[in-house]
This record gives sequence, C-alpha cells and structure tokens, in this order.
Amino acid sequence: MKNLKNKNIVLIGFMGVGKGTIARALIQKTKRMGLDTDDVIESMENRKIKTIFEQEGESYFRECEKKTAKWLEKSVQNTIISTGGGFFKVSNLDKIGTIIYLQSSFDGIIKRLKEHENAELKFAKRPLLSDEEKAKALFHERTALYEKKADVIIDVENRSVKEIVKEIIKHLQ
Ligand SMILES: Nc1ncnc2c1ncn2[C@@H]1O[C@H](COP(=O)(O)OP(=O)(O)O)[C@@H](O)[C@H]1O
Ligand SMILES: O=C(O)C1=C[C@@H](OP(=O)(O)O)[C@@H](O)[C@H](O)C1
Repeated sequence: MKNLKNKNIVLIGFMGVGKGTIARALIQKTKRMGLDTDDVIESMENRKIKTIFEQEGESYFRECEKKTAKWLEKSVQNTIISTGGGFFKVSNLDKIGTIIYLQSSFDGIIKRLKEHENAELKFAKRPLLSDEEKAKALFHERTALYEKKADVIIDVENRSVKEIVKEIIKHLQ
C-alpha cells in the first residue's frame, strides 16, 4: 500500500457510480481541496464534455484526459480528485495518488440515475450512456480493469454517502 499521507486521493469507477458526489463529501469531511477531471477538461477546452465528443470525437477527449493526468502528477498535491469513467486508462494513474475504486453493479448505477429528479440531464451529459446496451458492454469490459488499478475497492451499492465516506476515511488513516 502506498503512503496515504500527503498524497492525492483519486476516485475511479463507472459513469454515474458517485465519484463526484463522494469526492464532494470527502472534501467537506477532510478539508482537503478537490477537483474533477471532467471539470478541468471543460475549463481547458471552454466547452462541455458532450460538445467535445460531438465536435472532436472520443479520441480527442482521451488526449485531453492524458494532458490532465500529466498536469495532476506534476502539479497537484493533497487533493481529492474525482475522474471521468474512462480516465483510469491514463498511463500515469498510479503516480497521481492513492486510487479508490467505487464499485457497483450496472443495474444499481442505472436505477439510481433514473430515480434522480434530473434523470434526463444525467443521461444527456454522458454521451457513452446514450445507448444502454452499449454502456452495459462497456461496463463489463471495464470491471476487471478498474479492479486491477485500484489500491482500495469500496462497495457503494445501496449505501449512503455518509457510510461510504466513513469507510474511505478509515482506509486513509
Ligand atoms: N451513495 C449514494 N446514494 C445516493 N445517491 C447517490 C450516491 N452516490 C451518487 N448518487 C447520485 O447518483 C448520481 C450520479 O452521481 P455522480 O457523483 O454524478 O457520479 P459520477 O461522478 O461517478 O459520474 C447523482 O445524481 C448522485 O446524487
Ligand atoms: O466513462 C467514460 O468514458 C466517460 C465518463 C464521463 O464521466 P462520468 O464518469 O463522471 O460520467 C465523461 O468523462 C465522459 O463522458 C466519458
């Protein structure tokens, strides 16, 4: 296990599993700074992820992720970092910080997103969720890969944000 002190915490996992939500709760609890890789890319590009996919295609977006990963490794410390669902593929992920994989079943993720009051928006902003069958195949393709990259695996299905945060903090001490 890597030294958890003075390092970034990097949350990985499938789209909609709760990376952003858990990161925000962790930031409040630990008083660390936080950032989200999709937000960094949107600022860098001055356009939404959905627009980047539409105008430039997925491979361009993946290049933005690689650029962001290099910057994080070089310049960011003591920060809670939430990532886009495909960010875990960057080659320097393990050099950025301690990697926490938030795990849930595909159906658990979709059910939660559909129950949300802004469900339509939640799907519309994620281009790779527009076709549920394709998204399911992507989920199964990625599951073992997420596990391989993880320092810590946290089950988030049917658990409250509070419970999940408590378990993560236990691992960090
Ligand atoms: N543990 C949880 N309990 C209840 N709802 C959750 C939980 N984690 C995430 N959510 C909800 O699921 C949706 C997707 O979460 P989000 O943090 O945006 O996922 P990600 O950043 O992984 O794409 C949000 O509507 C959020 O409120
Ligand atoms: O899984 C993916 O490849 C992606 C996940 C998205 O982030 P969320 O995991 O926050 O939805 C976003 O980075 C982009 O749409 C691609």
